[in-house]
Amino acid sequence: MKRKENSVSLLLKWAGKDKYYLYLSALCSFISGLCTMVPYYGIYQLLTAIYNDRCTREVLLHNSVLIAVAVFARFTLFGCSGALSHKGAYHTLYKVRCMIVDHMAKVPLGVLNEHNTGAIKTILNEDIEKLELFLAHHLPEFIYYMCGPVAVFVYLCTVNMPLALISLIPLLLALAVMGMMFSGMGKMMGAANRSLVNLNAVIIEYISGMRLIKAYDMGSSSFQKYQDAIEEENKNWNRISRKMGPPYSAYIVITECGMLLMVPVGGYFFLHGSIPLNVFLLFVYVGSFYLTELRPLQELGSKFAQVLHAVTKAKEILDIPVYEGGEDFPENHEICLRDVCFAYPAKENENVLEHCSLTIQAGEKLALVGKSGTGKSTIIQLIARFYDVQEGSVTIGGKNVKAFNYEQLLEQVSIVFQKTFLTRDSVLENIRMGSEATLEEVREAAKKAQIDSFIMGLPEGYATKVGSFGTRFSGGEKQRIAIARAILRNAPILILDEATSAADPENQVEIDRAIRNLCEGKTVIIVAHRLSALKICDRIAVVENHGVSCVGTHEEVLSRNSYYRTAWESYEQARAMTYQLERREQQ
Ligand SMILES: Nc1ncnc2c1ncn2[C@@H]1O[C@H](COP(=O)(O)OP(=O)(O)OP(=O)(O)O)[C@@H](O)[C@H]1O
Repeated sequence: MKRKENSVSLLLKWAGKDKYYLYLSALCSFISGLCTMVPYYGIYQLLTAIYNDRCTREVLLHNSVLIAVAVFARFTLFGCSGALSHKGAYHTLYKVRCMIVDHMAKVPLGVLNEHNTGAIKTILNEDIEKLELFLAHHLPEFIYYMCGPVAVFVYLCTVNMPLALISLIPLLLALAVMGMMFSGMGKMMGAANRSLVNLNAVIIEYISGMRLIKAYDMGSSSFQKYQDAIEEENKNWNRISRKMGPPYSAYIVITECGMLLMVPVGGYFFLHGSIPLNVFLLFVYVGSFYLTELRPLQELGSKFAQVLHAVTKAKEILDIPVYEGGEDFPENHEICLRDVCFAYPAKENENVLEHCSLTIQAGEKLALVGKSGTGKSTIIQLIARFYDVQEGSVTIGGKNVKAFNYEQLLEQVSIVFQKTFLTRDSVLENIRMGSEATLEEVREAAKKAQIDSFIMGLPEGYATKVGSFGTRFSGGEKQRIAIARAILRNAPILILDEATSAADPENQVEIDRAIRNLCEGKTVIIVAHRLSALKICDRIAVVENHGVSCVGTHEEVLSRNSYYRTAWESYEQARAMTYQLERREQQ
């Protein structure tokens, strides 16, 4: 119950000032619900007048007007309540979505990586949409459907207390049935929601991996995965329907059965002279049916469970702690990993790095080399504070990265990832990435990144929309756009997770030239997947056995580290072979 209260108050807190629309809507619903009672009151007054032989034209007119006004007020107020609740709900929805997206921008990337994309999409889309249903529909309807019967019951109590209490018996039975219906629902709802999240994840994987699926002719097997997810989701909702079906029908039948109680019991009271005819008729017609108004509450109850789940999920994201720490970024950019131990949250017991130490001098260009999976990308993620180390420290300019203002840290450390992501925007905006840079400044950066002439050759130059055209950019072109972004950003520390995919030689020459321009005057860490990238580096660090095993100049590492020696020899042999082939082709 506490959780339910907390979720509702949390939702109202998120609504901010818009909660006043919701309050107003609730007030309109409340008054509209009260109006439900007025026609019954009018009918009773008429019955009493008829019974006492005092039914004049004035009495008839008076009660008819009263009923007409009440019915009109009831529907008008219910309409107003709906309009206000929708306004409040859509504003709140907008705020919650912005809050989540804003929060996601501030939380460490690594923590977000631990959530699957499908789960985040479900929260932002389906779950938050449920909040709209709750605020715009369920909340006012709940008040409305509760108020009417409660008001009628109070009125019936003023007419005849014992009969009014007896009229509640079907409700008690219906509540018992409803209790049965909801027992164990939490678990079932949890499973149903998990299957929905899984279905979303499979759909995202299916769509984003479409090219791969076609290339490997995996259509049927990946469709099987999709079908399994749909079947699982279907099975869960069927299970819920099977559990809820019988008690739901029983609930409806019981609330409709008031007459079976009111006619004999009221008749008994009437025959024994305990109540007059008008009271008997009132209870037969009103006492028998007013509880049916509570029927929609059952449906609201089951939807409410989904809303609580949605609030919990939205809160889960909003509760991811953002990095705090207000210290300014230092002038000195020496980077130091000291005795670092680190394991990813998903594999807490498997240390990727163990007592790893490494120093990168300010202005130095250092390459990280090593076998695949040894932890090179992990090291750069720790420097950019995508994750926090479990032991030891990462410092820049002698200060722990945890002390810095996180946004400043991200501003000062530029990262060029292996895979370039282009947004559905113009090429200009894709290089600007939200900065105020002018077209000239963007072009200057693009020239250094060796991509300006290519962009100028596009149908609309820098204004060309990436969107569908984006898929036509080659890997090398995309990479040079990413380099132009980083050049424009001009951060003093540069991390380059070099692309593994080999570009064609011409493209590679341009990329190398672009990288050289990008690295000028900066502290650079390159995750070197190709040893040719070492040309621009001052020192090399070999990552193996959960740490950095050897650091030094190319010659030093070559003489001291066997992995590097073997890798270099293979690289030299491959180069010699390429050279020979090229010469043969020329001859
Ligand atoms: N988010 C993650 N959760 C759990 N384990 C991870 C995560 N990211 C990487 N790992 C694991 O950590 C280890 C180091 O990965 P990392 O990406 O740092 O290696 P790498 O040296 O950069 O590899 P490559 O050269 O292939 O890019 C690997 O065993 C990898 O499977």
